[in-house]
Amino acid sequence: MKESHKSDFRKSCIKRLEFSSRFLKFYKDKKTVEKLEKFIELYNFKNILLYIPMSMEVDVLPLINKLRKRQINVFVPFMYKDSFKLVRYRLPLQKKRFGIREPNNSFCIQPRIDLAIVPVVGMDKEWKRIGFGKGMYDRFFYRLDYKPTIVFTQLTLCKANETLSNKYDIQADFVITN
Ligand SMILES: Nc1nc2c(c(=O)[nH]1)N(C=O)[C@@H](CNc1ccc(C(=O)N[C@@H](CCC(=O)O)C(=O)O)cc1)CN2
Ligand SMILES: Nc1ncnc2c1ncn2[C@@H]1O[C@H](COP(=O)(O)OP(=O)(O)OP(=O)(O)O)[C@@H](O)[C@H]1O
Repeated sequence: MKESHKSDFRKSCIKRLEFSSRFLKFYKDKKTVEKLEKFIELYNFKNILLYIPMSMEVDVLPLINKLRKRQINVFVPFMYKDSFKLVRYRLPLQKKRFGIREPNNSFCIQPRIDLAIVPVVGMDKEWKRIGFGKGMYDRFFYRLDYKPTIVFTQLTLCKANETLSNKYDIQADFVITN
């Protein structure tokens, strides 16, 4: 029952985000990125997990470039088996599974991040993440032996007023949208 609710909600969020990404995308990206940047400055985060955006996600590439100029370490997911590991953001990017772009593999030890900025498809009543349904972010955080600050970001707030999440789903400390 709950799982089918969750997948219906996921589908409706994806539709909304696809629609939303067709109008004023540039403006929404800019506003959200400004907020993310202020938040990072305020708390002085130095090691940040970001992501290489898909079209319906907030375009954080300008933010990544700014942070790198300020000596802030930016990492992005590098899909590995049922989850991902962290690699430093660097060019070139290669198109991988699900059309996601990633830097080349890196064999450095896994860094300790203090902030994770996570794209979401939706959120439920408890501010828990609904993603594309592969559980990759869930597994990544479950396997970490510390807890970084977690910020969810999306182009248009898509929040359910009921509980749809299960025990693995990650929860936001902050939500930044526009
Ligand atoms: N930018 C970004 N990177 C990420 C994620 C993400 O959500 N966003 N991930 C989060 O786990 C991981 C990749 N996992 C993913 C799992 C499934 C789909 C997926 O089902 N994609 C749809 C297409 C979406 C679209 O319409 O563009 C598909 O393939 O049908 C995407 C990413 C790691 N990197
Ligand atoms: N830590 C974990 N260990 C084992 N299975 C897990 C773990 N986290 C999530 N899963 C499983 O992964 C599957 C997908 O999870 P879920 O539907 O919550 O994905 P999602 O959060 O929407 O997507 P994603 O994290 O990929 O963007 C579920 O069957 C869930 O039980």
